[in-house]
Amino acid sequence: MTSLVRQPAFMALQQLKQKEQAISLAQRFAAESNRFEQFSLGFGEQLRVDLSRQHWSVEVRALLCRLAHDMGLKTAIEALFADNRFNHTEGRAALHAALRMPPGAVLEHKGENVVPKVHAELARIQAFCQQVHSGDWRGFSGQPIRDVVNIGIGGSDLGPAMVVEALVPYQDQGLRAHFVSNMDGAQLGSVLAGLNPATTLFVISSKTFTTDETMTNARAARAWLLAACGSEQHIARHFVAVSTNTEAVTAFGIDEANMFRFWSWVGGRFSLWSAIGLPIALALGFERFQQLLAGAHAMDEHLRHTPFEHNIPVQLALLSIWNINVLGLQSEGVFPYSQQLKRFPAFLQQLNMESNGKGVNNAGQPLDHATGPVVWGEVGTNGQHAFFQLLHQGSVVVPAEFIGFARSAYPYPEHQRKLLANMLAQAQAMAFGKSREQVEAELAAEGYSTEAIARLAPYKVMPGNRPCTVMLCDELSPYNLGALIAMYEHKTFVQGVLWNINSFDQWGVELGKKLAAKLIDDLANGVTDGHDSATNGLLAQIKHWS
Ligand SMILES: O=P(O)(O)OC[C@H]1O[C@](O)(CO)[C@@H](O)[C@@H]1O
Repeated sequence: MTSLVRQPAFMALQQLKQKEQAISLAQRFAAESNRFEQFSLGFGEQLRVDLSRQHWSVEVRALLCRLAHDMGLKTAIEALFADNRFNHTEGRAALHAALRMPPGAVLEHKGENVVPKVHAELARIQAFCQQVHSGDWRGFSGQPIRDVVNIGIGGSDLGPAMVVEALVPYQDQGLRAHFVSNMDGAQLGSVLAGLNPATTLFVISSKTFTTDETMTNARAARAWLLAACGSEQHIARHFVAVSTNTEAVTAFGIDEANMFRFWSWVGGRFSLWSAIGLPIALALGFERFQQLLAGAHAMDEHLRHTPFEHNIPVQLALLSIWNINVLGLQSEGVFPYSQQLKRFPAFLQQLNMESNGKGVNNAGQPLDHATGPVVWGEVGTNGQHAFFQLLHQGSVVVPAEFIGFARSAYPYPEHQRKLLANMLAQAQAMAFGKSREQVEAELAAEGYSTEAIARLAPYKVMPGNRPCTVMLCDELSPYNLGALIAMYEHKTFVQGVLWNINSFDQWGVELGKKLAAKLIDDLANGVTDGHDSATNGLLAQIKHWS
């Protein structure tokens, strides 16, 4: 596959760069009265994505779509819904779309339709939820379960944790969900401190069931439970596992009957739709989990059947390619104007940065272009009072994505109006700023002297012309959230296709794990040599202070 940067459409885009940059967003809006209609995309009656405040034109968009065609995107999208070898460095397929397909659908992997397997596991999850919700599933003292603690990390934590928090208003099953991921015992300790062992269920979530953070936390949780119940025989009522590794699950002491399965063709960061979503189904009810899956499936269909020009994930990915590879903007800020989406930026960081933070192409050759951007963010309006200063006047231009919801589940109409107004205002300020003339006129109207105006004006000018996208949903429902997450999954996938990289492996995280294993031994044995001098020095300092 010829590199993106050597494609004729890409070269044509580079030729356009100067011309496009010379036109400000304000000028574009002045010249194009239908710019919003031209550059905003709809997904059913639920979602509108406004891409009008980006530094692009119809000509740029057409070239980006041509680039996508030339890079084989159509074929790659079809392959996402069929047996594929996208994750060739791990010898695995990427079939997460099968997890949200309806019962009658077919997706064959190695000659077997995987959809019935998916639904068989969903049925087990449903039955388990029913037992827990009805109170039939009881702990060692005969009491029903009240708290569920998911122990997992990365893809076995971020997705479920984000969804459960995002859908708090739907948590009506009488269960409280908690998430423990960190190797820092402070997290496990603070969660356990508020719990009653007799009414607590642990879900040990790990695709591999070897991840050190998860196993360390799981062993500590097991000891905590055992100290309270006094007998191994009660463990089965308090521990279930979600994994692909039956052997390791049973070796840990969890009965196979209490294990929920998923498969090697589900990447960790794409796994919340599988049994990894068990805490979601427990906290929100199985039907809400199904609605989440339905929303994601609808976005799958949108990706598959919508022409590139109107295809939301495709357009988001192409726009990021334009921003990153042509305009040189290597960071993306995500700002949900929803407290419920507090964990969404962290979820997107794993999804996009673990997928697309790559340095070699699918042939193992060093890349001759940039790949994944630095993804970061915070909920609005909090971010406004922290780092938005840099977005508006700093020397780094960060394309921003604002996510908002027309309706709130909470009975505070004034808050909701002000929240949305702030989101719209930030997008306006980023795109259109405030000119020197406007600043001077304002200061004059406030009675400042000519000298003071000249002195203060430069500080108050807002350059504007900074790109941003607004995603507006009607409400934060399970269905819409499913669609929104799948939209970002597909954006990530499409970027990877155009960059010709493997978005489904993560070899870059391995070295640190190996080095840590040696250092864990050294810390246990008080060893302070055998490493580089900085590490040796720090080991000695730790020994001194421990
Ligand atoms: O589910 P597991 O196997 O415990 O892995 C957790 C996470 O660790 C990673 O492998 C990275 O270390 C992620 O890709 C994954 O989501």
